[in-house]
Amino acid sequence: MSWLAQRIESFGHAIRGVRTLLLEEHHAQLHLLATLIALTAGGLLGISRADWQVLILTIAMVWLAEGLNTALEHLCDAAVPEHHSLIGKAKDVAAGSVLITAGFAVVMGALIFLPYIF
Ligand SMILES: Nc1ncnc2c1ncn2[C@@H]1O[C@H](COP(=O)(O)OP(=O)(O)OP(=O)(O)O)[C@@H](O)[C@H]1O
Repeated sequence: MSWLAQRIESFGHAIRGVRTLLLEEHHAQLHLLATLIALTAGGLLGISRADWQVLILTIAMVWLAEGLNTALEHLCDAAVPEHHSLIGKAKDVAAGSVLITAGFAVVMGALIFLPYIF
């Protein structure tokens, strides 16, 4: 297989990962809704270029956390299907990082949007 064909195939795997995330993970669907709301609000309120940069970076951080959390959940389930306290801890910490990232994203959204509204 040529170098280009390999890159295209790898890209296809990544797209399949995004599809899996969006179709199978309910939290990812909530993130998608929040992403669409934030992008629409940014457009309607005409936020500055700097605010767009921060907003997009913040959204990307949440997707990064959710994607890694989902990947880790699958890895845990495949590696140790039975109940194990360390698997529980690993999943809890990964889910906690999504919660923290999403929480800061809400704060960031408030800091960006509220000055345009009030
Ligand atoms: N194999 C396991 N051993 C110990 N505890 C586990 C195990 N699997 C899950 N848990 C506990 O159950 C919680 C929920 O795990 P689960 O894999 O169902 O994820 P979830 O929070 O339901 O996420 P999602 O909604 O994305 O599936 C974990 O955070 C962990 O505390």
